[in-house]
Amino acid sequence: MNTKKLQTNIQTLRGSIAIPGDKSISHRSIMFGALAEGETTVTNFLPGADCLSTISCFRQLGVHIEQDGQHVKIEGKGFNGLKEPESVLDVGNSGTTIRLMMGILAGQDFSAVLAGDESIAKRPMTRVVNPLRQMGATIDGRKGAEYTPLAIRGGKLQGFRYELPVASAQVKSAIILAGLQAEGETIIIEPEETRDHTERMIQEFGGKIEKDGHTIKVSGNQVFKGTAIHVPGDISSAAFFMVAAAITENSEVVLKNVGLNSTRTGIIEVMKSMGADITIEKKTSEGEPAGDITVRSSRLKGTTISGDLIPRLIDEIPVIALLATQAEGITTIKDAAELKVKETNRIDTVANELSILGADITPTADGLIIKGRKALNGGMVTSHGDHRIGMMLAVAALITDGEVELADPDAIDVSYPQFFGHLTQLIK
Ligand SMILES: O=C(O)C1=C[C@@H](OP(=O)(O)O)[C@@H](O)[C@H](O)C1
Ligand SMILES: C=C(OP(=O)(O)O)C(=O)O
Repeated sequence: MNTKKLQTNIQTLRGSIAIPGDKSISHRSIMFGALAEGETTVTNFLPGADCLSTISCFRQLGVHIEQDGQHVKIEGKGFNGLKEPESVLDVGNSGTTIRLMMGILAGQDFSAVLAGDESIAKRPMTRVVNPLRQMGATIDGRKGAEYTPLAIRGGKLQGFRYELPVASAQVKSAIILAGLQAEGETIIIEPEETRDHTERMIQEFGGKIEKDGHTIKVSGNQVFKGTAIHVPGDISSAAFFMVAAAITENSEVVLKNVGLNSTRTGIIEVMKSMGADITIEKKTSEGEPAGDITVRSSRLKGTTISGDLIPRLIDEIPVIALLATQAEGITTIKDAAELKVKETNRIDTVANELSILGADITPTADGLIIKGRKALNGGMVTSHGDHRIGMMLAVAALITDGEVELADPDAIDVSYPQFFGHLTQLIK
């Protein structure tokens, strides 16, 4: 396996980075572009491996897509223009791709098989399969369709009312995408608010969706019109440099054009409550809100992270755990059992890898307990094939006393291919 010697013993980070496009919004721009009629152009698209998997799935469904780095042009086919794929749709490492594709394929009158890598094969799918079956789709797979490969035969769907058992934007979005192809109205109730990029994008494509508190209503038989989408920077990617600036000395980092949708900004609230020096300059824009985030070296204290905050920072928890190792006192993260079903079991991988570097961190059934402040040491660590674990460890290495070698650093390409280049650019 490939390994990489990480840059360690770094005093200071300074400078400014244009954060690459948001992964969640990039996936959705391709999906809605394909389902709309006419041309859609996407700028600041994230050319990470996950979003490229979404593009290749739609090409297999007969959609013409031109992609050149961050620019994408999609010739939309409408809901009725997709064709049966000739081979297995490969979602790679991407949970968002497989779960949202299921919602789309549920309404299509043909058969398709979806599969991905080893990590995808371990992630739960009945959370999407069950509601789609209730709507009328036929789905089969290993262990009652809990695991890939999944075979789906779409058909006539019926709108329904569904209370989500887990707070998941992927499950919500899959049902919305099926609801857009169903007879009548689909009503979805979320236990907690999750990222609302699907809902916003429906409106950008000229469609209708209603939201009242945690209740979402959507009807079938809508026609979407191709449009121009500009993807803001991904706050989940910015998070690594926010933490890096806070835990190093004499640092000041400006992260440009970062998405500030309030369903995603939990990390800003948590860092501020821990005492981090953060300033936000909002930019007025149509569509998704965005702005520049400046973070400086900070004196930090522990905190508790739980409840409805969790879905608003779920992917940032690995790097927040690192931040907590540098905060005075105890940080408790709870209500975050969803971490166990990400690319890896992130409760275990975060606790194991940070322990190797000398952190005082204990995994619990639904989170982590971290005691700070603890100086970190060098060691041999691994991403476990999980991009967010790899980037968190590269940020941890900045403050270790001793060498850190990271196994499987290439996993980072899933969401942030320019990560190491940007890190090197900031190191002074
Ligand atoms: O809808 C999305 O784009 C995502 C939703 C979240 O997953 P869940 O829906 O499983 O919580 C998140 O962890 C993932 O990175 C992206
Ligand atoms: C969980 C993630 O993505 P996905 O579910 O799309 O694989 C992530 O990016 O951290």
